[in-house]
Amino acid sequence: MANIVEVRNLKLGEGIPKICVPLVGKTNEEILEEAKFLKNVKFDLIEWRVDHYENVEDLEKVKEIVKALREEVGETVILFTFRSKKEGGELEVSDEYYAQLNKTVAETKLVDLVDVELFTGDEIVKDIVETAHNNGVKVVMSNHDFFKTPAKEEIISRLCKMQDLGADLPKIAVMPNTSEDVVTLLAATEEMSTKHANRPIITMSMGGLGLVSRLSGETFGSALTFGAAKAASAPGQISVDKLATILEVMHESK
Ligand SMILES: O=C1C[C@@](O)(C(=O)O)C[C@@H](O)[C@@H]1O
Repeated sequence: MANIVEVRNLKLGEGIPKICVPLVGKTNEEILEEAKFLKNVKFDLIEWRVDHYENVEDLEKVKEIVKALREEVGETVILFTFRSKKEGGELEVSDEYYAQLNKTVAETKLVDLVDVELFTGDEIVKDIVETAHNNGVKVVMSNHDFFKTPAKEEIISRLCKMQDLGADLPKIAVMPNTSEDVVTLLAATEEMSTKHANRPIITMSMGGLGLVSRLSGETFGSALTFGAAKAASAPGQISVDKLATILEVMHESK
């Protein structure tokens, strides 16, 4: 397995894949209520999907709610994600604002990880990565295909490019149309994690057909998996309770 990445108390790339719960509230109240709800849920880290937030285009309001969220969740690891519409998110903003948003939030040092979409363009990606790293924030670099599963070589090449651009955790989510597509994603994960990666990677095949990929990270080499608490943020996510139980069963059987 690739090297381990440590974020606060979490060691990604070792043992049971870590469980990430997305927060998809629209208002300050909804976001903080979702965060409170997590007090009784077993998981490892939170993803705040800021593209769902009604004030996402107001940097001051984003900074205020990040602060409130950090106060609410204490030491829990926070991943900050603006998912663009073209990659399955709620809205599109200019590349300039996308960079400004991610850099401003990284500079607060209130989040532990930021998600940077690979296809934003190399220069912008490098700029965000540099600011994040200068502020002690790690980068999940991502790519999503909500319609199909690219060939194994293409999946590996995108993950390698993320690694070259400085991603701490390269991530890809693809949609299967056949069970063979699921096998393609799993084979790409296995090859990337054993032959090319020198850091943990995150992969998933979405939808019901791809569910096995969200459960078998320890077998094939994916370090993190997303599970739903109050609401899912992508097709195929199951409840975090069921996910935790299945991951434990997989771990014990190894
Ligand atoms: O990139 C991902 C993965 C994801 O799309 C999934 O399929 O679980 C869910 C998103 O919230 C997250 O940003």
